[in-house]
Amino acid sequence: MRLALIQLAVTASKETNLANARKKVLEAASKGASIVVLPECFNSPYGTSFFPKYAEPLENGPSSAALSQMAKDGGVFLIGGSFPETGPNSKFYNTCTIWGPNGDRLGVHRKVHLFDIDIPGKQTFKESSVLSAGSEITMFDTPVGKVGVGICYDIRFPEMAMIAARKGCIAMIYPGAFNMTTGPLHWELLQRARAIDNQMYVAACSPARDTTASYVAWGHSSVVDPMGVVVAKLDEKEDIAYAELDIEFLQTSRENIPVNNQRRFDVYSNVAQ
Ligand SMILES: NC(=O)CC(=O)C(=O)O
Repeated sequence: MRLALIQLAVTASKETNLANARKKVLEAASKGASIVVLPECFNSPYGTSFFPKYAEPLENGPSSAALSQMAKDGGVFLIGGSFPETGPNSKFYNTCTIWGPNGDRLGVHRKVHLFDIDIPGKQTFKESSVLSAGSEITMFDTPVGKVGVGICYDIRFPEMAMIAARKGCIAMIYPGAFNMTTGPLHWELLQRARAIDNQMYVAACSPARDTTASYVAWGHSSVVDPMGVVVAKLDEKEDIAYAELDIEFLQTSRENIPVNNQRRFDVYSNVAQ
């Protein structure tokens, strides 16, 4: 199964972003991709001041309608990046919607771990000043197996990927937008770590870098295989990365190094303390 990551050049115009996303999703479909991924905040700039302005409901919003149509017209599974959602009780969420090849919505992931960090003089961000957190582990079925979905900062929490893997996921996919401080430090390392922890495919899909934006994304959308090898990687510009999800290779990796069956949950029972 061919995976495509669309490293989209995101602008301040939602309309332009939706049109560009559609063009790229159809391009990826025409090149044989069956699972296509858009980046975090694919239809708005990334920043707490932008979330309320761009937020829209899941039902009957322009982004859901556009994503459903793109998935259907391309005949692909579409992990629709994320967009700021006006959710229940008028709370705002950073939300990923997942669409099937017939345009049906297969899942919704609201970012569980909000991006609140402070690296003085380098990168400060407080999603929780505007957003509420989701509380679900999200996965959906494809012909080659279950696929788990997290958003960006979720990748830093190994428990989420581990639960998804133990529930049968063959891949974890993260629409994300690391920045010029944490990107070079951790973006690839975290993907490789989650891949090796769980012997699964891990992919992270960023917006293209825009040096004029208030939050400058690192780019470098990439795919890592179950042995921890980076099998596809972009630079910072708008582009599409492709990789094959090879389930036989995943199974062989798990048989060769069977950590999955060697875990000692009897020893780790106090992990939450
Ligand atoms: N933007 C994020 O949610 C996460 C991020 O940039 C980081 O963890 O670093």
